[in-house]
Amino acid sequence: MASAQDQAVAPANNNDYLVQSDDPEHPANLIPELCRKFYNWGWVTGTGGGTSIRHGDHIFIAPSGVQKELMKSENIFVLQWPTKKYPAEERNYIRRPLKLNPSACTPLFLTAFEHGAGCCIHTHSQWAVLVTLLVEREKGPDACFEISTIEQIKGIPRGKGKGMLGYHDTLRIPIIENTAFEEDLTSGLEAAMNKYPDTYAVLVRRHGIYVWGDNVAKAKTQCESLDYLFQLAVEMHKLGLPWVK
Ligand SMILES: CSC[C@@H](O)[C@@H](O)C(=O)COP(=O)(O)O
Ligand SMILES: [Zn+2]
Repeated sequence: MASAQDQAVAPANNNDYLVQSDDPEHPANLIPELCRKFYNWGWVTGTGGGTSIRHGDHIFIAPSGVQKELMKSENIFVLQWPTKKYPAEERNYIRRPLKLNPSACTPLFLTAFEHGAGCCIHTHSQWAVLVTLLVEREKGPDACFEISTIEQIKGIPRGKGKGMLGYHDTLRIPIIENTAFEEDLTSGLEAAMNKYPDTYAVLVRRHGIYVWGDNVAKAKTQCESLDYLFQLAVEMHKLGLPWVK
């Protein structure tokens, strides 16, 4: 039950209907369901990481600093799309749960949606972090993780409308440097997307990865394929095997 003080700050109409649905595919149900899976895969533990979905002219966003695996549909924020990325003000939200703040990843998710994504996933997967450390000698705008001649590369698109990468192609994922605050990664993400317009993911050094897709299924399977490849690369490195031919 909300206190009198909560009532005072609650919007007159909080559009709760936007997150209420019996459909398991509704974004307000899917985000908690996906985050439970991602938690079990080590992608969103300790409140890190998250996911966001664009559905028609609405963006569904998780709250900040919560146990992502325990999230419920009523905890989800909603933005009208398109929306202003800056300033990220409370009034930009057409639905905001009491006593919660929207994810610090919001401007990064919005950057992926500006790029045409339907879903964006942010993980703190240790495999993603490790590959950024293995290529740490490379800094600056050209830093990339590269891998070739591994079957799972075929799970990553060549670019929008260009089909999937082939077995003999080289997959390149740009790496940007981490910043003290999540939202300050936004300009680095934008720059990497401009430099690599066909990419569907950007690694963040010593932090994790942002992966997006045209829809939820594509974002999820692309993120799974990348995580598989990162783990493989780390294990190959341990065995002294080069992962780029
Ligand atoms: C373990 S804290 C991690 C956060 O600083 C951030 O990197 C993150 O991924 C999640 O931010 P959040 O605002 O909780 O959605
Ligand atoms: Zn993060």
